[in-house]
Amino acid sequence: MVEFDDAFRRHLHELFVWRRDVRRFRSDPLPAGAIDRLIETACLSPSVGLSQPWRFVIVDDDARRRAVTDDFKACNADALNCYSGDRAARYATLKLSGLEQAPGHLAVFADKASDIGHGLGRATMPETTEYSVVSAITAMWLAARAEGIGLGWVSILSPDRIHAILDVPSSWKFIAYLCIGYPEIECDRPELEQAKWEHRRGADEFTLRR
Ligand SMILES: Cc1cc2c(cc1C)N(C[C@H](O)[C@H](O)[C@H](O)COP(=O)(O)O)c1[nH]c(=O)[nH]c(=O)c1N2
Repeated sequence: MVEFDDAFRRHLHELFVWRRDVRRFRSDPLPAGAIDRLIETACLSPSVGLSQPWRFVIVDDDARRRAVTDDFKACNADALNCYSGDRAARYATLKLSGLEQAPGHLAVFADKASDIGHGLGRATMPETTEYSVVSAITAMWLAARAEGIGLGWVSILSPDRIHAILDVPSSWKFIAYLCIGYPEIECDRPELEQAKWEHRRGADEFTLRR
C-alpha cells in the first residue's frame, strides 16, 4: 500500500502547473534509454478494456526526420493561409514545432485493429481507442517534465504523409508526433499565452452543474 501525503500532492500540483508544450530545445542529447523509459511509463496509462492500443515509433533516421519536418513546413504554410489580417501576422510569428532542434522524435499511433482487450468498452464508442492513446501521451508529458525533459506535440502534419514516411501498418491511426529534449527555458505559462495568441481560462468557464 502506497500513501501520498500533502507535500507530495503540492509537489504534484507544481508538476501540472510547470508542464509545458515545448518547441524550443537545447541541443544536448537525451540520456541513453530516456525515450524508452517514457514509453514504459506511458504503458501504465488507462486504456479501454485494457487494450493498450498505443503504438510508438522512435524516429532516428535522418531522412525520415527531414521528411516529417518538410511535411510540417508545408502544412504550416497551408495553415497560415487560413488566417488573414492581424491573426495571420501573429500566426506567422509563432514557433509551432521544435522538429529541427529536438534530439528525440517519437510518433504515436492507435492500433484500430488490435483485439487486445476483446472489444470491451469499444462497441458503442470505438473512439475510446484514440482516447486511450491520448491518455498515455499525457502521462508521458508529465513524466518527462518530472525529469526536466520537455515534450512538444506537433499536429500540423498530414497523417497520410506520416504513415508513408514511417511505413507503419494501415490499421494504425496517427495520433501525435512528439519532439523530445531539454527545454531552453522553463515557464509556468503556456507559450501561446505569452505570444498573446490565446489565454488560459479557468475551470468555471467549462463546468456545468445539472
Ligand atoms: C492534441 C494537441 C495538439 C497540439 C498541441 C496540443 C495538443 C493537446 N500543441 C500544444 C498546445 O498548443 C499547448 O498544449 C497549449 O498551447 C497549452 O500550452 P501548454 O501545453 O500548457 O504549455 C501544439 N503546439 C504546437 O506548437 N504545435 C502543434 O502542432 C500542437 N498540436
